[in-house]
Amino acid sequence: MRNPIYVALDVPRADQALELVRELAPVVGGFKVGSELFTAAGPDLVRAIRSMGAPVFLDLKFHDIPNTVSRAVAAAVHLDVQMLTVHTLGGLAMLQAAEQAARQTASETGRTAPLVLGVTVLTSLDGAALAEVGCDDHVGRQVERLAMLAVRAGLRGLVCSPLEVAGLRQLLPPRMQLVTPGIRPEGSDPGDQKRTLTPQEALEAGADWLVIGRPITGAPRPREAAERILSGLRETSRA
Ligand SMILES: O=c1ccn([C@@H]2O[C@H](COP(=O)(O)O)[C@@H](O)[C@H]2O)c(=O)[nH]1
Repeated sequence: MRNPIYVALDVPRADQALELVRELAPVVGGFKVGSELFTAAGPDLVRAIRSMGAPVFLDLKFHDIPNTVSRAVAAAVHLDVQMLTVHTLGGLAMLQAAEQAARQTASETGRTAPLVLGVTVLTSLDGAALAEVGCDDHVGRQVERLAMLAVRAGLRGLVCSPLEVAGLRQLLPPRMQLVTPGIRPEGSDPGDQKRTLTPQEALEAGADWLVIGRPITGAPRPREAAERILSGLRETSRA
């Protein structure tokens, strides 16, 4: 079984992040660098993780005019990241510009183009929160609508909650990779996440990659927590 776990390195300092990478690299599939860590430690931290041989998911959720987003994506390709995020709410032209910048910059630099993931509806939102910002309060419908926009734009992946994965699999072309945060092992604290499933449930529903932060990084022994999750996944995949 391919290791589907990306650990969210939501820590404030580079030394803490690199310590987690050293400890967890043998038991997870890659590492996600988000706004907190990137703002604190910047591109050097991404380069340091890549130099340790680990895949990086740069989760900065670009949402801006097409020109700005395409330039940000090109900069991310130069960092040699394997996945990055853009908000689908940025619109069709922005999504197309992001995908094109990823492919073009990768071909100019001789790299593999990173997977540009369209973030649909954040896993911290429920129907009521969507209505507050003027969107369809039916989460599944809103996710599907944004997912189809991402397909039209030529994207090859999406971020959604594990609850939407099974429905999206019926709808989307097989090329679309589904990346799911909102993963909570049985009994763990949901925190600010509203739409969650366990790691096993998410994989069974058809998720390709699981983003897991606090259930691993907030555990007293992060490596043991990651190993427990992975062995649960292996048992399910053998069953
Ligand atoms: O819809 C989304 C998009 C991104 N995230 C990010 O994933 C991790 C989840 O961390 P946990 O500690 O496991 O909750 C975090 O970095 C978010 O920024 C998300 O949760 N939902």
